[in-house]
Amino acid sequence: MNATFTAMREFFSLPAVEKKQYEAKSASDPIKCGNFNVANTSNQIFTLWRDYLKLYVHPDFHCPHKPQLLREVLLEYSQRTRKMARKLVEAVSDALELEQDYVDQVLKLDSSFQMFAANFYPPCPEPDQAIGIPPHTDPGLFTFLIHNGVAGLQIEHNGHWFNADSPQNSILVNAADQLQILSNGRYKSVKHRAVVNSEKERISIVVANGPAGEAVVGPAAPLVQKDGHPLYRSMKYVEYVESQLTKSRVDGKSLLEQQMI
Ligand SMILES: O=C(O)CCC(=O)C(=O)O
Ligand SMILES: [Fe+2]
Repeated sequence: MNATFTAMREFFSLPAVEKKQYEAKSASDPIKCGNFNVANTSNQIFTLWRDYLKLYVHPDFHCPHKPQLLREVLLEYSQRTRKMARKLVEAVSDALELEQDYVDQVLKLDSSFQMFAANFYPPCPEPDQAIGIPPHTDPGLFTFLIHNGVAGLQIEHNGHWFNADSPQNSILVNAADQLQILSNGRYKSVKHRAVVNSEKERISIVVANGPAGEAVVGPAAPLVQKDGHPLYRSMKYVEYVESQLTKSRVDGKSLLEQQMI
């Protein structure tokens, strides 16, 4: 984890011209970085205070050439987190009383789509006027989040925002959209946001562990049988990710809400 932070810090301190080559050109670029100033999530406009780097790291591994140690560090970090995600999926299948390899096969986990994101939030002179990341849920099954010891993540529960100050050197696991869909609503995708502060820079590193891009994700058939009906529409995961990146809200509804039947 430390090596990952070091590599990311180095990346964010590269001269702007070096980073410019990775600037987002389209939502589905496998490597993209940028800094948003304003985001419009249909009914609210936010001033964003964040630099980010987003990479697709599995099944194909993409990574900037610089800094030099980034490639090696990220390969290891993504491999290890993928293993962890798979263990969690096994535990979930067990808890949902699904056949042992049901989820693995339906979601084609050998070619799971994994995204790596690093967020860099510099100190903000007016933290009340800006936000790091506006409220959202993540795509995928499980998101793993680590940070550099500076608080900022908040989680929504019953309409209130709570600080989620996970200890440094620990991995915070959030349930994500496809887990909610697959479990026919038994697991809830966690709504969260990141706030900024005026004193310290914050770095968070996020890995979104998903099904395969080609997997069609809907509520698991045995659960639908139990419940009598599916609560969500099925959709190819790659299409879900791309729609979330481009046009995530329609009539103020998140993509997950739009999938509800
Ligand atoms: O910086 C954080 O704590 C949250 C980041 C996040 O939610 C994301 O990258 O999806
Ligand atoms: Fe997130």
